[in-house]
Amino acid sequence: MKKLTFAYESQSDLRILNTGHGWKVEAPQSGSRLEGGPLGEDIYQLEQFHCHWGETSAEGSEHTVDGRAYAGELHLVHWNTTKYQSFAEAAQHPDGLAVLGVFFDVGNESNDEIEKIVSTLSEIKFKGQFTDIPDVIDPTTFLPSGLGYWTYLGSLTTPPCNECVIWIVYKEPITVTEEQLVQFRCLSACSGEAEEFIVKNYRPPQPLGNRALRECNA
Ligand SMILES: COc1ccc(C[C@@]2(O)NC(=S)NC2=O)c(OC)c1
Ligand SMILES: [Zn+2]
Repeated sequence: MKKLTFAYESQSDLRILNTGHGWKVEAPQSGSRLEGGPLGEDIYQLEQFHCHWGETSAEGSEHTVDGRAYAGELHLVHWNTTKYQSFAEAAQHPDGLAVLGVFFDVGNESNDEIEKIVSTLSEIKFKGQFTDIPDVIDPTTFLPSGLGYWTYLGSLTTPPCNECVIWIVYKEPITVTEEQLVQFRCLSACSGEAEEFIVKNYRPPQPLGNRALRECNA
């Protein structure tokens, strides 16, 4: 495969919302480009990023590596702007979306970029609430230093589970603290006063079946 290349803008005042299933940052970036690697000749543009986690740090990722789960997984969602006119249209095609998956390992060092997300969560405790992230966010800073990855053709991980995702899962995790994950788990799935914490929002991996899994050791 050709080398995977990416270019992102740094943006402030990005909107973060509580979807009821977790937090999501809306980051449509017409100036961003993800291309190469398994993406053929097409250019993909960043649309949003969100995260999955578990009740304890022994689980939480949506992919496992030789059966091992990580404490969480960040999804940087891109859509094919070469072939399609909108994100919604792209999500109807096998080469419509490209999602970068980044595993979370728990360590003692707080992740400064994730902390910019955590610092807003008290303002979006309930489903439907949203706020703007005052800090400047550069999506590049969410990526691990080692850029080796696995890639395969897969799907969205929640219904409607469209088979429209070219998955690119980085082999090297990034580090977050247990406290940062504890803050994720304090989000409520409800819009009212009732508190039903979103303690886990990862979906179990499905059999690979006859899909080809490729890797790149950047
Ligand atoms: C176009 O409709 C959808 C529907 C759901 C999701 C969310 C998700 O299912 N997909 C991934 S990736 N992780 C998830 O939790 C989505 O994200 C791009 C797009
Ligand atoms: Zn996801």
